[in-house]
Amino acid sequence: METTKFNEIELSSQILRAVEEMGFEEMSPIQAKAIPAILSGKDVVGQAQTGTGKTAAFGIPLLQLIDTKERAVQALVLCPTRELAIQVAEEFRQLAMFMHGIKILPVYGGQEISKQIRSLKGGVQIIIGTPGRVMDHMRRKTIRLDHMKMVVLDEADEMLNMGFREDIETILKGVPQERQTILFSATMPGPILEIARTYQKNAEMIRVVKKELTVPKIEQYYYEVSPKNKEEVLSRLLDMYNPKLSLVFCNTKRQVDELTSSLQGRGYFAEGLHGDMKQQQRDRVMNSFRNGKTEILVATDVAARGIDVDDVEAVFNYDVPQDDEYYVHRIGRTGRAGREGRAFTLVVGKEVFKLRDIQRYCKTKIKVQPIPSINDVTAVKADKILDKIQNIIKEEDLSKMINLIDERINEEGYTALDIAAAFLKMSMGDEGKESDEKSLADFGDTGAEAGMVRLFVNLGKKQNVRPGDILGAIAGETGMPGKLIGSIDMYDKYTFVEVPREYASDVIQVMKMAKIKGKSINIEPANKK
Ligand SMILES: Nc1ncnc2c1ncn2[C@@H]1O[C@H](COP(=O)(O)OP(=O)(O)OP(=O)(O)O)[C@@H](O)[C@H]1O
Ligand SMILES: [Mg+2]
Repeated sequence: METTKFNEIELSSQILRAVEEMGFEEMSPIQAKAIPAILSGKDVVGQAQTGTGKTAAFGIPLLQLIDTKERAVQALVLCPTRELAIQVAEEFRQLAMFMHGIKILPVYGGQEISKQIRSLKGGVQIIIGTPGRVMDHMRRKTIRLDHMKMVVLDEADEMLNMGFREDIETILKGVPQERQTILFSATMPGPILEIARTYQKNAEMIRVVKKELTVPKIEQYYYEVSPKNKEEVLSRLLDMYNPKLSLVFCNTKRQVDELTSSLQGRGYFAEGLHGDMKQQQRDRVMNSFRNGKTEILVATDVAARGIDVDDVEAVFNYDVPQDDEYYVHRIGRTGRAGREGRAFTLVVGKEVFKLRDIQRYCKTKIKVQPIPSINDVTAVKADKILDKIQNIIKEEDLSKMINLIDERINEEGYTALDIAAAFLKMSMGDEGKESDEKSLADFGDTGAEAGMVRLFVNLGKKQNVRPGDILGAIAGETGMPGKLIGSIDMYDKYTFVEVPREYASDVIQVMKMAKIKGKSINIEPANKK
């Protein structure tokens, strides 16, 4: 394949040094084509697959064209979300790390405006912002556009769709006519190009599009699920593939909140991200995801476009996206810059037709897969641990350990195989859990309320126990707020309690060790009865 080095194009030594520092060896195809075109002063429409370096494709020529001696705003990059504006500004700052006298400022809603105004007064040449906040500054005259030479719409199709169009129009009207207008996105639906024509002059169309819109290195699968099983299926896939970082997309903010708390309840490091959250909280979550503390980001489409986080190894469509384009952008959060990735979509009933449309639009095959059983998940987990153990056996001196185990075997009369199996179970964190999990998994139909699990409380012969005693014990032992515990029914012989699904395993585990009125009790899934 033909490749171009950055030094084959007339770029300043500062930019060449920065690019090298950032570890870019050669240009991506969109960069090789778009950088010279933008440098020559042309309007450009750039389309290339997700994660192929479009940011630098417009960032490098923009930086090169800035007059650093001039303090006025010369370039404006518009992004659809705050997180993306922050990220693009960060990439610009890296590309400009060796340039002197250049100021780049992200400007977005939810951030203190007075602080932004102070920074703007310091003389900024490149503004990277969301349309709403940029317009706000235009009205306040804290951003002046009369020296503007270049405007970029990153995620152009999203920026020009109905929701943003008016804002964009207002902004572009304020910018001098002789400007350069540049549009980039991984998707460019036809109608958008029509609109683009009104804003651009003789634009050069640069399309590095392969036969499919999605990245070939992303393996794409879907699972046919029933609504009540979605959460369980997601958990199994997470356990089975164990991605370093995952992004889970939901269609509504409410679903994001609900799923985040159930995943947290199941012990995952998950956080939610959506537009109703305070900016400070959004920033905290994004940072925590970027530095790997949060392993699973559950988000609305606010995180679908442009977001670039290393190590996102899997993307889950918990809900099938409503627009074809969104499928492309969502799954494009993995498999970036030549890496591999996996995309999983959960499909309920007729949504399978929607998925067929998506496949036709993307020209990709999304393969159906059977839902992994608990046994599959266990087998995969065990395999991983056994591989590690194999290494230890090969590479380390185990004689002391062997002696210790030998002593036990002689004393207790069990075999080395028994010990190995127990160790395996322990390292999988599955002690005693397996059977409960299994029954919880195919639960749901025993009359419990949505999201709740019905448990059987085995009281033996303790006739003097009252409902309040049981509730108190459960709340006390698990730390679960009492109000989360659902109905408690005491019949002649049987007693049942309903608890939120995510607490069920905990309740069962913890109550094995707890006592009520001095005697131990036992709680188990009700469908065993
Ligand atoms: N020439 C290059 N060589 C190696 N890595 C690069 C190169 N150019 C960009 N990258 C890196 O590739 C990653 C993806 O780049 P970028 O975010 O610009 O993709 P994009 O095409 O804008 O994707 P999206 O459509 O999702 O917005 C970034 O981490 C970026 O630093
Ligand atoms: Mg991008």
